[in-house]
Amino acid sequence: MAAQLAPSLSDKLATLSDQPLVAVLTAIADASASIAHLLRENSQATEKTASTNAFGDQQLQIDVQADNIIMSALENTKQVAVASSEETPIEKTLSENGLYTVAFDPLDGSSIIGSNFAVGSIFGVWPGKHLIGVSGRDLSSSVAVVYGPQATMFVAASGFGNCVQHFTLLDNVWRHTKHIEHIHEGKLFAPANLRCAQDNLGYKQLIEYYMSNRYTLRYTGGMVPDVTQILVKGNGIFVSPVSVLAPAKLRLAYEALPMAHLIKSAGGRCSDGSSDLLDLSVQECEQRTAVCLGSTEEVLRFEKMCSTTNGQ
Ligand SMILES: O=P(O)(O)OC[C@H]1O[C@](O)(COP(=O)(O)O)[C@@H](O)[C@@H]1O
Repeated sequence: MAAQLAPSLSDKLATLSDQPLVAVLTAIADASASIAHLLRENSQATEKTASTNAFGDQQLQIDVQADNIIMSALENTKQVAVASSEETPIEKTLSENGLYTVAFDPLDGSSIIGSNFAVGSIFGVWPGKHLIGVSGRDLSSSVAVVYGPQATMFVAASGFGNCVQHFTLLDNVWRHTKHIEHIHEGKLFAPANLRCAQDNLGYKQLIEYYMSNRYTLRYTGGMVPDVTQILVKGNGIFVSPVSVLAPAKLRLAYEALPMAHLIKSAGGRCSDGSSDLLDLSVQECEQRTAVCLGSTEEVLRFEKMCSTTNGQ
């Protein structure tokens, strides 16, 4: 059956009974399609702006534009009580009567977009009107969008069961392309925060283990393509440990929890080095964490060899 005839996202969402969640996921998909076009059409997308976000990162035009596109799409649903993002790291009230809270990274990969590498957007959807206090276990849905040679989207939602639905943007319609429910053992590895191998001996030994056992290095520096490749290939490990000299980079609410929920929904495992990442609860919007996502054996190997967690 030609890809064009494949079911669309709205066909798949029509199988969900939770209409407010369907409205939120539809808004996320529409906003992401707009961002995909913006990246292709807007030559200034990667230009730096004069402003920095609360994390001290210099904001690119596309960071701010993507944040605005998503915030207004979520607001228009009237189903989102609170939204929070890497560019707006506060609990921003959108609709008093909204039923959901959405945390997102509008454009992940601002350090590699200038090199025209694939980048992405990350979304976590929680029931309720608060981000502070929720854990990964409370997630109703998580979405990752890759802006690469093609625009692709990965969706895990409580109504879809234990799997991840994969879509490709074709003729401005998100078409269903894959149903992912297994992550097998394999030798693909993506080592983030590598500078921490200098003072984290466990990480140094883990990298040496991968090399001496002929693992395949596949790393871009963008969390979204580096993690979603594990879903597409059906195997692999993404690691981002921490150390005194190289503290955690990845944000718990905007990056780690939604990506962990996707990997777990597809049968994988997730950890912060000692415990299941999904058990972590958000204490503050800007909280960061060590991250390990992938196949079960590889996550257990990371925990055994590299168990330094947040705060060491
Ligand atoms: O350069 P490092 O230390 O390997 O870290 C790369 C990580 O930092 C990030 O670029 C942080 O994301 P932002 O681009 O949103 O700041 C992740 O996408 C990536 O996994």
